[in-house]
Amino acid sequence: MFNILIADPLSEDGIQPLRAADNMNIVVDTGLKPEELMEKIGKFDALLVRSQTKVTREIIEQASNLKIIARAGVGVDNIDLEAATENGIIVVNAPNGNTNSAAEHTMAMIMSLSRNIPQAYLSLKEKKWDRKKYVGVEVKNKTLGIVGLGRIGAEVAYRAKGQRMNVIAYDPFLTKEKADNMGIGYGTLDEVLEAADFITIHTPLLKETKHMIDSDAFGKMKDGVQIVNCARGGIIDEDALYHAIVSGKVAGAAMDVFEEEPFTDHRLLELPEVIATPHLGASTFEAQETVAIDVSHDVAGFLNGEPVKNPVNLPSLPKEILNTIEPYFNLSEKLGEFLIGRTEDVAEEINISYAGDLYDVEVAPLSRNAVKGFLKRHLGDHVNDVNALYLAERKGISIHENKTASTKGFTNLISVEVVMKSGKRSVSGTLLNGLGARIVKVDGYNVDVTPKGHIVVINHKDIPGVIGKMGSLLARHEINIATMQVDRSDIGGNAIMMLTVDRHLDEKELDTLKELEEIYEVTAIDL
Ligand SMILES: NC(=O)c1ccc[n+]([C@@H]2O[C@H](COP(=O)([O-])OP(=O)(O)OC[C@H]3O[C@@H](n4cnc5c(N)ncnc54)[C@H](O)[C@@H]3O)[C@@H](O)[C@H]2O)c1
Ligand SMILES: O=C(O)CC[C@@H](O)C(=O)O
Repeated sequence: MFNILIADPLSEDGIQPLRAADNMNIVVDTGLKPEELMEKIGKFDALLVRSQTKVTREIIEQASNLKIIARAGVGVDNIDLEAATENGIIVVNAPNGNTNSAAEHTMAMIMSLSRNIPQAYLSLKEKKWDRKKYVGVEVKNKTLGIVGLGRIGAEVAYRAKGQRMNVIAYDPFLTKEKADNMGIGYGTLDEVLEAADFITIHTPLLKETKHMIDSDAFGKMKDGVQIVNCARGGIIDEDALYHAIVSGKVAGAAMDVFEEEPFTDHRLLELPEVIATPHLGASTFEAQETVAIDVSHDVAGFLNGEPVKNPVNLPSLPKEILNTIEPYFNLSEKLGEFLIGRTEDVAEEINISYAGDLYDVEVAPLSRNAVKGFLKRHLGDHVNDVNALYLAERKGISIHENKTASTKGFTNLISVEVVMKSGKRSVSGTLLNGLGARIVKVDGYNVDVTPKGHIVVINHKDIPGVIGKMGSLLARHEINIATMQVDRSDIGGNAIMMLTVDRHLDEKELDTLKELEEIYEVTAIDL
């Protein structure tokens, strides 16, 4: 018998696949405090949650029998994925089941904002018949800016078009062709922020998206803009939002998600311009049934030895494959991570080549790892070895792998190239015997850098004095250079400088480097 713990309220109809299996003992015990869950978790083989239960490292480390954690929904930010993976526990989610509900909730928020429906309702409940105060605006012919055009963002776009809104979106994987096919406009983040009358956010909460909508972003928006967040708390900086409303810049905000949940006692809730729901985006009978069915199938199947449909992480690989390729895992992922940092346009193709010792090795897991490294900056931690290629395909990126026995001067070499409309970028790395991983080529230039920490790549003209100017500028910002590499195409031609520095460089510091006339391009990459 397998012991299954359902720790958040799930649809009873949705868990029928689990009840139908004859080897599952199901315990529904919701609202447990962390210490209670920690005490009980030891005897369970599977844990099913929504967003309330925080599955922390402390809990996972007490879960000596746990084999699978299922998240009945999309966001897995309430689960410590690293701890689950380290402990060989697979995490699954239900990425598609609540898309419609979240998109419908977003539209309800937009309509409520535009017509002041919650405020007018509250006033009427207080027995006031105020028809002047709650005059709204039509959404027809207004511009809706969508930040994050994934599953939910795209559904919102289609619905907004039905309301005759003009839609413009930004997503790092959105191409002009795709936007044209959907009948919407596309632009950079700034262009979307500048053009929109209403803005709705549909990205995951990642390092990249945390406080993406801050005071700078509000400054770029139209006066009187209205903003909706049904994605994740923390993408909008709540303090910045408060000030933007009080200053009159933002006319209204609709929030379903918050930096700290439950969110019941916050100055934003005091503002009449703010309407809010308690994380209800996925709370429909249909969505709850579908997500519960999806995760129940995965849990029952997995415990009975079948593959899962929606893995978020992946426990260990078979030992024989692992032993040969494990040393290259980190390198391949770092090459992908490095490359996305230099990919300034939409990626269309990724080519991964292996040379030397890697010629007769099973390299598919390394390619998945490289693609994972490339995608995770924008797609977050739910990209893993299993779904990386699928997600790349969904984003319209084709992946090619090739091998050559020739050593190309290194006993082993992994090269990753990205092809964009505007050109190509590439990076190669090797494992040096006894010295660990090295990046040895960037766009064909020879370098020698450990793929770790803060790297600054500078494309510049090969003339005397550039290195000195760069050193002085960094010193002015109190940035210590740890290592420096330079290579060039020919004397006086194009050159590359690779620095490792002791801390992250922010946008303003990068801009001061870009101001030097000998510099063509500067990118800072944190690995
Ligand atoms: N309120 C709710 O109850 C509820 C319900 C479901 C989902 N969600 C949340 O909604 C969000 C979207 O879910 P989804 O299923 O559409 O996810 P998705 O993965 O299909 O789409 C997310 C999109 O965001 C894009 N993105 C990543 N970084 C970006 C950036 N810096 N700028 C612009 N776009 C960026 C990605 O490329 C991707 O296309 C998630 O945060 C999810 O957790 C909330
Ligand atoms: O479980 C819920 O109701 C929230 C789900 C939602 O935030 C998600 O990310 O899927």
